[in-house]
Amino acid sequence: MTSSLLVLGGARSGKSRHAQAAAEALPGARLFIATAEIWDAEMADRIARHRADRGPEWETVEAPIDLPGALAAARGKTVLVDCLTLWASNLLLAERDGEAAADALCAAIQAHDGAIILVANEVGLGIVPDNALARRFRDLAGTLNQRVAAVADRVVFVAAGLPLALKG
Ligand SMILES: Nc1nc2c(ncn2[C@@H]2O[C@H](COP(=O)(O)OP(=O)(O)OP(=O)(O)O)[C@@H](O)[C@H]2O)c(=O)[nH]1
Repeated sequence: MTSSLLVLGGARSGKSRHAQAAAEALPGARLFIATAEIWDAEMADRIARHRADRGPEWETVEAPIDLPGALAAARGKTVLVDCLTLWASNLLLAERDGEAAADALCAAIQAHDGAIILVANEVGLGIVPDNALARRFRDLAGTLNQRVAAVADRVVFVAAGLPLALKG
């Protein structure tokens, strides 16, 4: 099955759980592509719990920068990408071109020959950040969400664990 789903939501909204359940409802090999890098013990602990929760039938790949490359290498699999917003942050800190990265990601999503589910944070709902880097991050994350939503077959927004269908 070839289909794409973008799952948006705030922190602790239940978006990752929703995305995982959507992937586990599909047959075939499953690949989790994590964009998070492990910085400290709290993060390591959280990630260990996520891995245990996913179970052994999931393969995991970590792609903090080359997400399009990781997708291209995942032919035929059901892929869960968690999450685009951390990827945006990684790109910004590595001084990569966000526009070119968004182009490459959208091309990789459209070329993928299995189901693909992507998780992203909705970060633009609060006050305008008071520093330039945070404003650039907010703008890149929002632009990326719009670009991916435009190519995704379905988009849902998760709040308090409940999905609201935005597209498809
Ligand atoms: N490096 C790495 N990161 C992982 C792995 N599994 C999960 N993650 C990361 O864990 C993060 C999601 O977990 P949380 O931070 O607990 O979720 P949240 O976004 O605050 O809350 P939800 O809205 O419930 O998803 C994502 O950024 C994933 O990339 C893994 O195996 N390796």
